[in-house]
Amino acid sequence: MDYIEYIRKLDYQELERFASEIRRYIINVVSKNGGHLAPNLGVVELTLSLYRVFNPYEDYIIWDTGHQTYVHKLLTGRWDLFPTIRKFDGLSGYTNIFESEYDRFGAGHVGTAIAAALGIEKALELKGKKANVVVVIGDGALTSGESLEALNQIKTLNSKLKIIVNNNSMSISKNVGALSHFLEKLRTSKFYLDTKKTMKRAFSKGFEEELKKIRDALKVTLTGEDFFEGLGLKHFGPIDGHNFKELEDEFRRIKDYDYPTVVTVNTVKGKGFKNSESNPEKFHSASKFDISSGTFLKEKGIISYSEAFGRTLSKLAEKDDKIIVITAAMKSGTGLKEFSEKFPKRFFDLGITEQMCVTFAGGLATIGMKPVFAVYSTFLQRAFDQIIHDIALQRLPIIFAIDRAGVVGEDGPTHHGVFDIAYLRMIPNIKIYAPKDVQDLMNTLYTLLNTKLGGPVAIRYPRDYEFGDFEELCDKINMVDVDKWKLLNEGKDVAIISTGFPTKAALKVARKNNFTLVFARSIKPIDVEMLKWVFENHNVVFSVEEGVKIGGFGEGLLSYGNVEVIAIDDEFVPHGSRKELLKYLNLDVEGIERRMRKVLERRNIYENANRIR
Ligand SMILES: Cc1ncc(C[n+]2csc(CCOP(=O)(O)OP(=O)(O)O)c2C)c(N)n1
Ligand SMILES: CC(=O)[C@@H](O)[C@H](O)COP(=O)(O)O
Ligand SMILES: [Mg+2]
Repeated sequence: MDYIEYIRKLDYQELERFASEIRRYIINVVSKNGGHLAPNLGVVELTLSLYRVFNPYEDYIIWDTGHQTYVHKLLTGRWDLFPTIRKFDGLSGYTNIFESEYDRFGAGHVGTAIAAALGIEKALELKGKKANVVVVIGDGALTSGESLEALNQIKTLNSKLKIIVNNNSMSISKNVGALSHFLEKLRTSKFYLDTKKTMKRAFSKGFEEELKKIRDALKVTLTGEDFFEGLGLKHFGPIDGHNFKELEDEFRRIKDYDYPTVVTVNTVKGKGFKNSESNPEKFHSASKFDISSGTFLKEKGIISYSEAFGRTLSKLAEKDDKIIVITAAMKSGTGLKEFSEKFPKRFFDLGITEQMCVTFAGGLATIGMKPVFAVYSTFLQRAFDQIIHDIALQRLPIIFAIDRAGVVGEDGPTHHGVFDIAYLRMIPNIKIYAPKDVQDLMNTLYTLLNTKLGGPVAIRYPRDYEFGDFEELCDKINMVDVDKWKLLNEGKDVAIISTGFPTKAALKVARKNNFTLVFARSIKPIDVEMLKWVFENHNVVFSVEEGVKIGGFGEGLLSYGNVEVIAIDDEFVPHGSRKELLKYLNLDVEGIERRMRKVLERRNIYENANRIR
């Protein structure tokens, strides 16, 4: 069924009914698969209206981040496949150019849409092809560095881009920064909205352009300088993002404008499901939940690495007022809610500005503070130059708390944290640690915050959890010799050197097969003394890590001796559950064993090959 044709035939009442059906479908699927519930429920009317006016098959609609494209997917040929979303081999949770040609530009990271759209528009122009180019971007994404860089070029590029700003006053948490204040003022100026309605009633249709002039003048008066107009774009709105008529009228109005245009659309994040409306932060990226109660279906008695990290930091900060914590709009994901509430003056959510966060931390460090930047591995990629130029070169003592290291699961290739070992290891002056479990993460953090650091350090840990109780783990916190590797199992002939969280799986393999297992918390520096012992006492040495092979930990050991590297091969890892992906990558217990066996067979070490049969 062609849903684009279908929605164009509906009247507003029928559209309302269809919107409800879509919401029910999304809630139902996300409750089973997990996913970005609140962002998608907020854009149902926006997407339907946009696709009644613009044509996703002919025009170029670019969605920023892509986490809010479930309705887009449903309308562009993926209705029946929708229950597979975020599942292994199923639909992606983001736009993906390999999934559909109508996902015009793939995403997952914030802030790429305007730049990509400008490129697309220019290419279409150079080819003499006529099509509308439209960006849909959230108020959070709009504040990211790349969006602002692109906005700054719109006028100079003679663009006619149409930008729809989905203004819900939320990033994942509350949106922050001056631009968000401008948008918030627009959004909440009740007087403005009321006046707009009154004026609309007062003027007849023929006065529409006059009405708009007054409305825009009023908007500037009420909100101060108009940010968008200052950049050379025409700014319309705010309009009600859940009112079909208002949305459609405005989209039709701007469609043929010959200049770059922004329409701000007020939406309610999580609209239509009371739990997500009242708590859009929790339902931004929801795990499986029970629809009737709105509660998440999580195992009891577990503690995630992120929670352990955040709560440990809160404890340590009670006694150390130099600890400062920074996040790039990922407060809840990185477990920092408690810290932000307890120490508001020492907590900085700087929005989606990973580059700035790194350099800001650098500034803090030069004045003697102990900055901790808690960031997802995949998002820290954005600040590669800042890590080198601002931090490592100047040996600034910053702790990079790298959450979501390794495979993250259902978010897939845009979000896996598999590159950090490779992109950090090459940088001089930096130390990199990968704890093996939650307790070890707490110990490492405790140690590093009580040690005089000679430069930046990174601690990488996964999107995972263990059974355990925080207070009990806290009682056992102790200083560890972070740079020393540890012998966890002494075996014969074959040794495994494992770094980070795969150590648990590697230890099982080692115990079962009487192999030596050395735990390398420190990826850099290498414990050369222990490495020497391993080489001297074993015939075959394996390394295990959850990161890419090229440039990774194991590859770093090769300059010291012969090592069989078990890591992620040269490919982007797809999406699926963490368990499925570790199996797919041969990084679970069975997979590690299988890979070892292959190598041992190849190297004719029959005895060992038999042993792991
Ligand atoms: C570079 C980068 N940093 C952080 C994130 C995590 N992230 C995903 S969506 C989001 C908030 C986006 O807010 P907004 O654009 O307003 O969209 P909404 O969910 O409110 O519709 C954040 C911080 C990301 N995807 N990319
Ligand atoms: C779109 C995006 O980047 C985030 O919403 C991300 O999906 C959150 O991931 P977690 O669920 O691991 O916090
Ligand atoms: Mg938002």
